[in-house]
Amino acid sequence: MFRSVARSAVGKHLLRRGYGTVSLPDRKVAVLGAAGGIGQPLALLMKLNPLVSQLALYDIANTPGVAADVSHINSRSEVTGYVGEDQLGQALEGCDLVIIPAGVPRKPGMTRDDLFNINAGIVKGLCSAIAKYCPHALVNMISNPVNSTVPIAAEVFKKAGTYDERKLFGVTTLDVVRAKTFYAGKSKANVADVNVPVVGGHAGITILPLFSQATPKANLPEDVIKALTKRTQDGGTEVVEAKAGKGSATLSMAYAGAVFADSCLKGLHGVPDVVECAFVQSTVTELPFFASKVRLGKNGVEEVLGLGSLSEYEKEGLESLKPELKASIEKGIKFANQS
Ligand SMILES: NC(=O)C1=CN([C@@H]2O[C@H](COP(=O)(O)OP(=O)(O)OC[C@H]3O[C@@H](n4cnc5c(N)ncnc54)[C@H](O)[C@@H]3O)[C@@H](O)[C@H]2O)C=CC1
Ligand SMILES: O=C([O-])CC(=O)C(=O)O
Repeated sequence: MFRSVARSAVGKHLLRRGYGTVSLPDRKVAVLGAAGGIGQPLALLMKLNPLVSQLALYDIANTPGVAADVSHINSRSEVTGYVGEDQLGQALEGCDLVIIPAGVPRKPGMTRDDLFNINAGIVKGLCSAIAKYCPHALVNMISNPVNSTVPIAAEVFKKAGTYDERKLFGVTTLDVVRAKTFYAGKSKANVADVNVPVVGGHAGITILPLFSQATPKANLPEDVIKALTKRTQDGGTEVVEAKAGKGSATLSMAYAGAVFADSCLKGLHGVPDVVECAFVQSTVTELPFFASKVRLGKNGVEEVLGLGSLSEYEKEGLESLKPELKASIEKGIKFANQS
């Protein structure tokens, strides 16, 4: 373990952030896979978050440089880097929130499910350590295929006797980020005012943006809605192809991951009415996990919100996504229980 401390002049509990003096609790956040394409910019963004007091950066290689670099930023948190499995326990001990962008990304021609063979084992190992060292932490799962890695995490936690369904999240915020950007482009709305729920899962047709509920209302024609839906579903592939073998979305994902983590921290802090879409244990459909809007609170998920009214096109999309999502969930559960 190595520690680089660059504390700002900011006091431990008091920060002045333009909106008055607020009292902030101590919160430890870990990023697992912190030296990766997502991990590095995500570490940067979490270092900028005033709700974080300790930032633990873990990877199997290259964490010392990332941690030393990020630690020089004059924001509140103390940054510590951890490298290799021997140091994973120390990275996790006392964590309130663990963010997992560890694992391999896609190359052109691959589906997210093609990552299963490598990433399932990585996620399983990391979640076993979470169960041991910080069983009460919120877990933000970024590693793909999210439709399977979240069920794997749930099974690992169940086996360890630590599972709390309110604390496990598949991060689908990038789908919402994309849907907002693409919708704003077509509707000419100010992107900062746009809201679009995205439900289902996080792969291809399992990503179901609900443009009928998008605000501000724009009354876009059906063919435009269909094109927006397809672009949102294929957003990850668009980036994979543009990067031409050099990985998948990292910067937009780090942004999305930081937005979602910030909402989780706000919920823990007792900020009211924090709502985000996320892939969670659910009874919204007959599937055991499903992405929909969730209200976040002091214990993680406070309420899983329903789907609201859907257009005919969205109803069809919902029925079409269920078999694939069900199979991906079952694949994850089976993997966790057989190995
Ligand atoms: N949920 C979402 O919306 C998105 C998910 N992803 C997924 O995020 C994952 C990471 O993507 P990138 O950062 O681009 O990949 P990357 O290859 O750049 O970084 C992954 C990092 O994980 C580390 N790692 C590997 N095994 C590990 C272990 N056992 N413990 C800790 N760290 C380990 C590697 O050393 C590497 O630094 C991929 O599975 C990708 O598909 C990517 C974009 C969006
Ligand atoms: O497409 C990928 O492989 C990475 C990802 O999940 C996304 O960008 O949504």
